Amino acid sequence: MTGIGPEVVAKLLAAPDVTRDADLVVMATEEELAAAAATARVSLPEVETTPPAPVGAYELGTVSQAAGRRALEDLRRALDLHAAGEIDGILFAPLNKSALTLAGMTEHDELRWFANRLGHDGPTSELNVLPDLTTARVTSHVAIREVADAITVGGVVDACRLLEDALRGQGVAEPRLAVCALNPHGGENGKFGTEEIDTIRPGVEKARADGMDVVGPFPADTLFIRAFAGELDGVVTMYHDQGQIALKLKGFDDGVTVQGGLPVPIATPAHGTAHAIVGQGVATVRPTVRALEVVIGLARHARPA
Ligand SMILES: NC(=O)C1=CN([C@@H]2O[C@H](COP(=O)(O)OP(=O)(O)OC[C@H]3O[C@@H](n4cnc5c(N)ncnc54)[C@H](O)[C@@H]3O)[C@@H](O)[C@H]2O)C=CC1
Ligand SMILES: NCC(=O)COP(=O)(O)O
Repeated sequence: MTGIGPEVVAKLLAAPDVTRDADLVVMATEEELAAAAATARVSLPEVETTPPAPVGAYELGTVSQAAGRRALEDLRRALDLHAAGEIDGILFAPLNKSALTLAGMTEHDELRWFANRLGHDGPTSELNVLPDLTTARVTSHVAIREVADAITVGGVVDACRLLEDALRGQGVAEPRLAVCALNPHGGENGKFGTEEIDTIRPGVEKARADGMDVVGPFPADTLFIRAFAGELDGVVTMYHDQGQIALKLKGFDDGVTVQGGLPVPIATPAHGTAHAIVGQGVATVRPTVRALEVVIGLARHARPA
């Protein structure tokens, strides 16, 4: 709620051809929607809204505790609506993790926050989805300084399994996966880094022993060339930007992030709150359109008609 979320949601709602496949409940007031529509320079159809919790005033484009509280309250209510069987999935507009933290989120990100609220202690990973390629992460919102220590054999196997399950859910019968190395040139046989030898390769071997079609580790700088050439359906990355730089360069406007591993279908555009362009009406809506399509697909898979 601190950024371009309201204006891209207004653009989404103004495109009935993309919203026709879902009954949407929008967590906003009529006034907020009207202001967002004015910014986005669109006319809104009639939409069902559910009024937000009162959290005090906040300014769009500014990180604040009130904006973070509003976002956390909306997410809590969305989970409650799902638990009550009133909705099948959640699409959230970009959230600002600094605002969420000011509002009391102790987890590193909303994925771990969702998992804790849902009592889910199984593996999770943000899944980044383009039309022909999905990635899962072994580490995500952690400092680069901590990444190498956070990579474990089990973490590699879990990311492979989550990715394989997600791709099956997208209709890929036999997902072809590959795993990125961490170090330059895969560590060059331990010359600069041994994570490939100690954890990543053993993780790939365990995943293969478990029946997955997975290869690696391969140096990440060229693995994505093979992936985008169509050799692969999914890539496991070792840290956030390893995959996101490749995916955002390839298809910023198609980028979707799924909260992978959770028992509730939840997706969001892969871009963030973009405070520098808030209020200008220039934010592209396509990633949010794609996120809606993806969450509809996840919800259909979770609860077929
Ligand atoms: N879906 C979500 O909840 C996401 C939230 N974030 C959060 O967003 C905040 C800001 O993150 P940043 O790394 O600065 O990334 P950002 O995506 O907000 O901004 C990066 C650049 O992309 C541009 N941009 C982003 N979305 C755009 C759109 N729809 N149309 C046109 N240009 C767009 C911005 O103007 C900026 O130049 C952080 O708090 C981060 O955690 C980041 C990614 C996803
Ligand atoms: N937890 C979802 C999320 O944060 C999406 O953005 P990213 O930081 O993972 O790229």
